[in-house]
Parts: sequence; C-alpha cells; structure tokens
Amino acid sequence: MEEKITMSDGTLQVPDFPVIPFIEGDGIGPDIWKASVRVFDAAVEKSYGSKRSVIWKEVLAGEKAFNNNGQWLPPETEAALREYLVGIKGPLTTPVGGGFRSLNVAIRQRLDLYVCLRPVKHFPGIPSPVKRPELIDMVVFRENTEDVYAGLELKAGEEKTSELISFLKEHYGWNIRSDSGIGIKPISKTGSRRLIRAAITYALEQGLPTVTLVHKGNIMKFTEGAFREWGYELAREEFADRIVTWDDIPDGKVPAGKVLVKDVIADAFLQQILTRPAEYDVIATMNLNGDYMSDALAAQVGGIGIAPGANINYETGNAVFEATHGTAPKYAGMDKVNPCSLMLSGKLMFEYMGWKEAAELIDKGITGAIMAKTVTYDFARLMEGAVEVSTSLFADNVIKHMND
Ligand SMILES: NC(=O)C1=CN([C@@H]2O[C@H](COP(=O)(O)OP(=O)(O)OC[C@H]3O[C@@H](n4cnc5c(N)ncnc54)[C@H](OP(=O)(O)O)[C@@H]3O)[C@@H](O)[C@H]2O)C=CC1
Ligand SMILES: O=C(O)CCC(=O)C(=O)O
Ligand SMILES: [Mg+2]
Repeated sequence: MEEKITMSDGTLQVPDFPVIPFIEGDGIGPDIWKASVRVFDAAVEKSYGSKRSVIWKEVLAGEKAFNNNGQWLPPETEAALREYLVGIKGPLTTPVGGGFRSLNVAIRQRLDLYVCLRPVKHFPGIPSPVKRPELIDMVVFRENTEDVYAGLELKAGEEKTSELISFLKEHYGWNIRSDSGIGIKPISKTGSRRLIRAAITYALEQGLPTVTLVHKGNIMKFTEGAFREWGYELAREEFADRIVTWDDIPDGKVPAGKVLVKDVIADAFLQQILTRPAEYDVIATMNLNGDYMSDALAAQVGGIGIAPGANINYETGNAVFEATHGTAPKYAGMDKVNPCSLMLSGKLMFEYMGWKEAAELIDKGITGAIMAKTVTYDFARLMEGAVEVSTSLFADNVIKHMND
C-alpha cells in the first residue's frame, strides 16, 4: 500500500499512504518527535479515517547515526530524503569552534533546499515580551545555501590561511592581520533571484500585501547590496504587472491587488519589528540574517518553542520540515520542552502535501491546549494561572482539543 510522493509537471503528487522519512534528532529531538508523531497520526486519522495514513520511515543522522555506524550523516539518509521528496527532522547538534560542520546545513545544501521558510504568528493566550504580539504575522524566506553560513572558512594560523592572506595583500592590496581566521561570503545572482522569486510568488498566492528585502547593503555592497539590486530587478522583470515599488507610487498608495516590493537595512528592520511589526508580511533575506531574525521574531510571539520551519526546493519538490530551535541539550530526555515548533512544522508539511484538514486540526489542537492554559514550562513560567505539563501530556491535550 505504501507509496512515494513524486513530482510531476511541477506539481507534488501525494498518494494516500506516503512514505515519509524522519530524523529523530539529538538532545530534545526524541522527546519532541515522540510527542509530535502522535499528534500527526491523530490529525490524519481524525481527518481521513482509514483512507489516508503516513508510513513513517526512520532514517538516521547525528548522534544516533554515529553510534550506529560511525557516520554523522550516512549516505542512505541523504538518499532517502532525496527519493521520498518530503521529510521531517528533529534538531541536530553542531559543535562550536571546531569539529564537524553543521549536519542541518549539509542536508539543506546537498538537497539544494534553497528556501528556509519560517512563518511567525502569535497564538492567542501565549505570553509575549511585546505589547501587541497579535500584530506580528510574517513569513521569513531565508536563503538557505549561501552566505558565510555555507562554511567556507579557514582557521587562523594554518598554512592555507597565510597563503590566502598573502595572496589578498599581493593582488588586492588588502591588509588582513596575519593571525586572522577567514570566512567567505558568497551571495550569487542565481541564489538571490530564486529565493526572492519564491518569496514574491508566495505573497501573490497568499494575497499578502508586501515583500521586504532585508539586507545590510550599505556596508556589504557587492553581496547584501547586490541581493537588493537583484531582487528589484527580478521583481520588475518577472512580476511587472503584479508588483509595485515605492518609486512607482509617488502618492504612497498601493493599487488594489498589487504587492509592494520594498527593502530595509537589517539593523533598522530589527528595531522596526518591535515598533512597527504590522508593516511586514513576507521577508526575503540572506542566510545569516535569516537565522538571527527568525529567533528574534520567534521571541516576540512566545519563543523558539513555537517556531516552525521548512526547507524547500520548489523545482524538485524536495522539502525537509524542522523546528527553528536546536537540541536544547540541558533538557534532553526530560519530557519537558515545548513540542509546538515541531508540531507546527508538521502542520506546514501537511499544507505542503495538500492535506489541509490534518494541518488545520494540528492548529486547532494546539490553540485549544494553549487556551486551556495547560502548557509546557516555557509558556507556564510567563503565563498567569497556567498548569505546567510535560511534553507528552501536552501532546495528549493537543489531540484532545482537536475535538473541540
Ligand atoms: N536546525 C537545527 O537542527 C538547529 C540546531 N541547533 C543546534 O542545537 C544545539 C544547541 O543550540 P542552542 O544555541 O542551545 O539553541 P537551542 O535552540 O537548542 O536552545 C536555546 C534555548 O532555547 C529554548 N528552547 C529551545 N527549544 C525549546 C523548546 N522546544 N521548548 C522550549 N524552549 C526551547 C531553551 O531556553 P531556556 O533555557 O530559556 O529554557 C534553550 O535553552 C547547537 O549544537 C546548535 O548548533 C541550533 C539551531 C537549529
Ligand atoms: O545547524 C545548526 O546547528 C544551527 C542552524 C540554525 O541555527 C538554524 O538554521 O536556525
Ligand atoms: Mg538558528
């Protein structure tokens, strides 16, 4: 009965019993996965009875993979994510300073999952450090394969690093201290255009009024500044009759049905998401900015315990869904943390698959559990009159509230 999700003529073909690979993840990964998978299965069962079901296929990465066969990211895991098109994962540990490079980044790069999509929205009842969290409703499109995040780095003091420093002095006249580490920041026209194309397409499809290019192009002119230029160029070339920029509307009035494409410098953006968040809908930005911004935005709607994400290549159809947060090692195995980020990543996955009813039930169950003030420690410590529950009990409550 089990079948593969495929891509045909640019459209995802989802059978009723799709095989979906999952990576449990490190640290809190197993806690949140165990809770989330029950919620996913309940949402599908309540929506479609026996007509549809996900056939979960575990694939290994991170510590579980290393303990199994000495490989952090076995080739068969990459192959399964590629073959079955849609997958979901828990967080994976990346050592700081040295050691292996990020497995999370490796998965995104190897499958060319160039969009990191992170919606940020406030759920009623969730405590927030800002006065009007309900004004925050944004979707971040973060470029996922380039930037200093790609890991092109050389360590201070090594021979290759000294060679590069000498080369840069000799050929470019650049004076770089001899004890520097070096990182390369590639931002390509190709990478920028496909990311911004996806962001504008999303805004048009969802009827959202603005797309904002966020960059530090005044300082990093030929990388972040170029991202901005290429963004406007693409918008005018490919969406001429469906978008406007401020230059097109001297009166500042956006014609009905058109999307306003604008830009803002990254530091100003970070203060405006606190002071004037309602002015932002879809955000298109580069890899490192997008990483920082998604955690900052998550904090405004209750923290990274409720921050879902998706890594997508819209051409191949490949997608890996994952929470915005990491492995939170101090809570590993304690059945304590908030599983909402992974549950809502599953909601995004069902939306991507066209299983709208299951996606809606996940939202409904989470909303019900939060409104009943039965929440995990992170919300309980900020919410008056809340009852703190474990990860697994929270999942039980989410399933119960699907029937509200
Ligand atoms: N995509 C991925 O797989 C990612 C992996 N990582 C990796 O994770 C590891 C740990 O990173 P770290 O910087 O500590 O960041 P984490 O996101 O893992 O955790 C930071 C803090 O965020 C809060 N938090 C995180 N997840 C939850 C949750 N589900 N529920 C409630 N609170 C939560 C906790 O806050 P508090 O202490 O206040 O309770 C936690 O201490 C690193 O190796 C990093 O590289 C990081 C990000 C993404
Ligand atoms: O790969 C990692 O360890 C960190 C990634 C991260 O923070 C993110 O993608 O948001
Ligand atoms: Mg991050």
